[in-house]
Amino acid sequence: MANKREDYISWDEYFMGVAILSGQRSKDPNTQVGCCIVSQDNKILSMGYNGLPTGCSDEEFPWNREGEDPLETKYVYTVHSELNAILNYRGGSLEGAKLYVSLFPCNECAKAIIQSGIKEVIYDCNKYKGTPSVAASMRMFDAAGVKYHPYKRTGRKIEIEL
Ligand SMILES: O=c1ccn([C@H]2C[C@H](O)[C@@H](COP(=O)(O)O)O2)c(=O)[nH]1
Ligand SMILES: [Zn+2]
Repeated sequence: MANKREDYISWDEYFMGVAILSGQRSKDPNTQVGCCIVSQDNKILSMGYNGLPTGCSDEEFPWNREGEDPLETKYVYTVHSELNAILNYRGGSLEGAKLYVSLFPCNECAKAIIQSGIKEVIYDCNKYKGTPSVAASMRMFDAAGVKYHPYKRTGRKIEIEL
């Protein structure tokens, strides 16, 4: 009888891997963010990445970070990965779910995460740590009882030929 394969990926590697892969759909030239929402019994419920709302062309809307006119920057148009994942969910409730995301959630996403009933956030990068947005997210998560912790990278490399 053959032995069980032992080098399979862990749940955390699987869900953060799906989040990072989802982020590869993003057209943002600077920061690609991906998100994967998972039930308490480890079923994937939804995914998302940062992008423009439906009907807003990736070719016609700006991807600039800066500009004299805020209307010429991406910030006023982009839907964040976490919000997209929450809005993409076609089931009932996200109460008690876990959210894997490649970037620590901003304050607006934190509000949506809390209001949707998600109870745990596992994040990879936190490159905006120390900004008012991230500080506000942490304050709201703490007050609302949403747990958050960094994903522990394992160093495993997965090559996928597409
Ligand atoms: O909670 C978050 C925060 C940010 N994003 C997206 C929004 C933008 O498309 C990029 C950030 O761009 P920068 O050039 O790094 O400012 O990330 C998100 O999806 N979720
Ligand atoms: Zn956000």
